[in-house]
Amino acid sequence: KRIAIFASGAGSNAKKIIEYFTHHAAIQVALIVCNKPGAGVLSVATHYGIPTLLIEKEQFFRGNAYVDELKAAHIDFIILAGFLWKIPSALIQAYPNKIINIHPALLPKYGGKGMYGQFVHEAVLAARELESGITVHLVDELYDHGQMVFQAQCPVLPGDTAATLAQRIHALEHKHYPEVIEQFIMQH
Ligand SMILES: N[C@@H]1O[C@H](COP(=O)(O)O)[C@@H](O)[C@H]1O
Repeated sequence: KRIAIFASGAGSNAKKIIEYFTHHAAIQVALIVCNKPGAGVLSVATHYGIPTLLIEKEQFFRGNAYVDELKAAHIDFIILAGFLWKIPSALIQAYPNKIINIHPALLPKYGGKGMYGQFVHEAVLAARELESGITVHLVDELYDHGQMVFQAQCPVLPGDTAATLAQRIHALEHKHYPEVIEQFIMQH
């Protein structure tokens, strides 16, 4: 099975996913799709020799949503890892139940439009939550909304800042996301 990773940022999750599947018998990271020129994930892709596709807003939202390009690359599953654009229905229809996302909080709380990166952790801290975590879910037409696939928790510690909480969440993502992707794909 060939997967495409969609990312807009540093690409620390993409790096872990690429490393995890490097010698995998059945699953291969075949493409990195990015909507931000200069994003760190593009250097990660170059480092591991993974082809990249830099996408434009016009074609993504008002064109074919790059479905033709993904099908031409024989992509079977789409993995969102810090991708900040909403997924258009054309892409969801082309990949039914084959698109998953990771969110750095325990959905359904602290999700939705504008809830990404440090904003999520600031909201968790402001609400004085004692725990936070990660959520992997199927992607549907709404932000951070689809059927849940996996969750893992971690404590929010006294004195935590958005940065220290983000670090703990990243560690949880890097530990679990590659294995969750593997189980999800092997079951489908
Ligand atoms: N959706 C969120 O965006 C962040 C991306 O980080 P990276 O993988 O680019 O380092 C991750 O925390 C992920 O949960």
